[in-house]
Amino acid sequence: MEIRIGEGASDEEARVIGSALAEHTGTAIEVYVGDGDAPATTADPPASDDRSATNGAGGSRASTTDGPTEREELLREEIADIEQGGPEKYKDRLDDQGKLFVRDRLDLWFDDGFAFEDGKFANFDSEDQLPADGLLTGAAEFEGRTLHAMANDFTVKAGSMAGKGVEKFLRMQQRALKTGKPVLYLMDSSGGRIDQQTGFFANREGIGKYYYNHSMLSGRVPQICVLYGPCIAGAAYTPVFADFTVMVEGMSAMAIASPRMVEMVTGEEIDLQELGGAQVHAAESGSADLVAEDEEHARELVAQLVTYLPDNSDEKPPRSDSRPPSRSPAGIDSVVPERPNRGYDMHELIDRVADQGSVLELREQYGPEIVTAFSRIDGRPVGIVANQPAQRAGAIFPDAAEKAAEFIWTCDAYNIPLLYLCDTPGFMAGSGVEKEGILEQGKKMIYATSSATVPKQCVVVRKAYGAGIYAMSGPAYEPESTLALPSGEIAIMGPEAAINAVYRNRLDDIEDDDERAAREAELREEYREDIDAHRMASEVVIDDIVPPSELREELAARFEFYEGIDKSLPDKKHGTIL
Ligand SMILES: CCC(=O)SCCNC(=O)CCNC(=O)[C@H](O)C(C)(C)COP(=O)(O)OP(=O)(O)OC[C@H]1O[C@@H](n2cnc3c(N)ncnc32)[C@H](O)[C@@H]1OP(=O)(O)O
Repeated sequence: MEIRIGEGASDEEARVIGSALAEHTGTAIEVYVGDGDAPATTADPPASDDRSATNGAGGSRASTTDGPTEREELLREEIADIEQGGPEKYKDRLDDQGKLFVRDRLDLWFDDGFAFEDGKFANFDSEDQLPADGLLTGAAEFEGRTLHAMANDFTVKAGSMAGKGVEKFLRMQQRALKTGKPVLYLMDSSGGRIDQQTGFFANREGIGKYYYNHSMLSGRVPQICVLYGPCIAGAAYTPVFADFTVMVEGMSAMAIASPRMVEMVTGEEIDLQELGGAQVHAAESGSADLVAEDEEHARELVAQLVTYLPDNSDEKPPRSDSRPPSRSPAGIDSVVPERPNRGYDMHELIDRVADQGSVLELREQYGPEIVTAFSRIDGRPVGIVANQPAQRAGAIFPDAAEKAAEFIWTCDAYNIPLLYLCDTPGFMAGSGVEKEGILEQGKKMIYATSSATVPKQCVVVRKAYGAGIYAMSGPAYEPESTLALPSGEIAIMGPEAAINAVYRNRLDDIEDDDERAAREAELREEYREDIDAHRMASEVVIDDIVPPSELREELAARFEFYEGIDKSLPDKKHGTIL
């Protein structure tokens, strides 16, 4: 390198400047003075052995090497120790139970563990031998997305959570609020650490803050929870606060209290699976959205789940390539029976409308008379709410109404448009469902439908009786369209019930049985003419009657057209319905 210094500089000054620059830059320097043609001096960089001399500021310079220093090697050993987790005997127990050690689980999820980890050295200085405080947090790449993730280490005091672990969990949640990225919770925890409760149980920044943060994140970023073992007490709320919960059959369990505690309090002797295993929460409490066969299957389910979800509530859900449905749309009309009371499986219709392989049903066993499923139509994620005539004749029971309300609410939060496929005799009637709160739960479904601002399409597949048409986003619920198949009917109630309600006395006055039956049939037929799709279209109650084989194309076009539509709600703090 050449440099030129001012006229009048002495050779000694040129030499000092040259050698300082040569040492600093590591290259040879030719120093010219004034306009001179020949260099006044040439300075070579010091040989690498000499470079520990002094730097420009007079301080000492560390010797450099391309290999790891002792200091780094020591750090790596410390990290390797921490990554061993808790005592070997607990790892052997995991093996016996067919469960993965937490860091092997992270490798399964993210190829090579976290992209980066926070708080790995938690408890490093403590005598307690509780590596990372039994709770791992970090950031990860998953299926082409980046997200926050945590995982309990069951080898450390049964994954119980105390001071440092709680702090790590809270930090991760708070960071997710800033980054707007989804959060994945891989839970395997006996709850709060009972023998170290000071400092995390009731503090402002203690375990109670988890659920405050879950509430703040709810509807902002998707929260997905997978359960790998017991999740007791304080640990059991994370799965229920999450938007989506996956349980592994025979392995996961969640309960507000452990079997030991239950026995102490109530005298009931029960094992963990019976108390809160996957079947309990999938079929009876409704807290599990998906049930996996094993750890790998749980990952596969979440991999599918994220394909429908945006990173946060400001973003659109990701669009995929369009795929033809798995079954021909030409068969739709033949799926729907002529007689309104005949059962059929609504999945047969969904498979003819949705892109092949795109349907993921949530809470399948709970309230099965309504199907709630993510799917794609022409590559666009869509949430399907469909009555299921194969279950309880498609009548809406309280548990199904509550399930549908939460699904609609979740789709709306994450900008996923809604498709309602309506074939219901309405909400179930009777003393049993009154006691179970049919009005309360039905209200929630109607409220969720009313306040969802994503594009909504309602298709009256066959019957839409009673308040069923309200819950299923009928014309009064501001859907972008209400369509019907030719088999569709909309009525205040079904023909049998209506004729029974209005004509019972007059029919009873007819003494001849045949004559009475014929008159009753005639009245029903007249009634049905008044409620059928053509009458509804003629009165412009509905927007159109669609040839069944064109339903998929029609829906694709309508969802495309209404994408991003602005449907603001009245200005208020929030509704009072929960
Ligand atoms: C916020 C409020 C809360 O969350 S209060 C916490 C309520 N949680 C509980 O009552 C659960 C207590 N634990 C249990 O019932 C069992 O450990 C469960 C979770 C069923 C697991 O049983 P199992 O797989 O047989 O493990 P284990 O009992 O042998 O435990 C292994 C070691 O971990 C310890 N441990 C367990 N739970 C906690 C806990 N919550 N706090 C502190 N330590 C816990 C056990 O004492 C046991 O330790 P060690 O092997 O005896 O040294």
